[in-house]
Amino acid sequence: MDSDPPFHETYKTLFAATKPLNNDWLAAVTAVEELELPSIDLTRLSLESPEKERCKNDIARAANEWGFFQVVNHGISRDVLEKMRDEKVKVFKQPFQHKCRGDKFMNVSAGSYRWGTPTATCLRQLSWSEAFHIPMTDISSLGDSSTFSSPSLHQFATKVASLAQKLAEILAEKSGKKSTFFQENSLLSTCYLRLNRYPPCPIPLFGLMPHTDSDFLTVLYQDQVGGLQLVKDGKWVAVKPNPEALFINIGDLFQAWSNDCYKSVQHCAVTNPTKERFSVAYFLCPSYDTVIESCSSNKPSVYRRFSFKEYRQQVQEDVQNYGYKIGLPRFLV
Ligand SMILES: O=C(O)CCC(=O)C(=O)O
Ligand SMILES: [Fe+2]
Repeated sequence: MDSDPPFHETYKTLFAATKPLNNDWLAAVTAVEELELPSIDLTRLSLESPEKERCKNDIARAANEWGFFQVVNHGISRDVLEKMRDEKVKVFKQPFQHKCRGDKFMNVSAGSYRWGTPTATCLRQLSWSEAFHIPMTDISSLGDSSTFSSPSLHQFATKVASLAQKLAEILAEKSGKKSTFFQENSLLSTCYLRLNRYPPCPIPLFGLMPHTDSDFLTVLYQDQVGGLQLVKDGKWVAVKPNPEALFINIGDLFQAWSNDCYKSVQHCAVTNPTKERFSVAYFLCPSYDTVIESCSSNKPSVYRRFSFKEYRQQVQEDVQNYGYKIGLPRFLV
């Protein structure tokens, strides 16, 4: 189909050079147990205490024990989610050449469309997916686009942004610091949405390579196909999909700010042999100048102070030099 990126053609030498079914790493990503993530009903937040406090405690516990959880009754209606999904399908169905021309095509910044892994030297380094990376500041300028019906995108982005903010504040409060830090330091121009599409893939591959998110907190909406996996107690597990829920994960910056109380865990997406899969992630990020330091006064800091700008630069440098992100271990005291 001419909307699919030319994966086979571009990576044919990698396919020829690898016998994927014999590789241990593929066995590890395909034969994993499926688990249901802790599920938190957010209607409890509008009840009186003690139920409201119990709900906040459940959120903090999940962020500490799992780094990942799902929320239901999150306030984003099925209608908003379905419209968002319809738009994603429509935009990914455009011819590949149009998607590459991203800026003219959708009124979003040049380079917002990405696919595959240009630096991959073997199949295990390849991400079998395509994505639009859309800064929140571009979302309001999508209005003129005929392809991306902006009201749905805008509606989804606004609601998901306020949910992310609310959860960040609860987590800050529960780490012992009733804080406006996230309100003051989260900046629309650095927050972004990523629309992901994972085309069917004849052999099991990563749709998205294992990684941690370099933000405060991520909100993920995924369809019913499944493919999200994460590390729990040192083992890869598959996440049971739930299209009614939004999935929340802690990013590196929150782990550092909470002095390792909340966990930014490795996760990845794996492909499906017959079905395409869609997801959309919202990344809550601070301004580049924001300094991240431990909020805890009674325990020595695990990480040294660093700015978000410094963190991003270090990640980019490591990816360039070593082919992968090192992340927080770089900033240990
Ligand atoms: O699509 C997924 O399930 C994971 C997406 C993700 O981890 C990301 O976009 O950072
Ligand atoms: Fe991620």
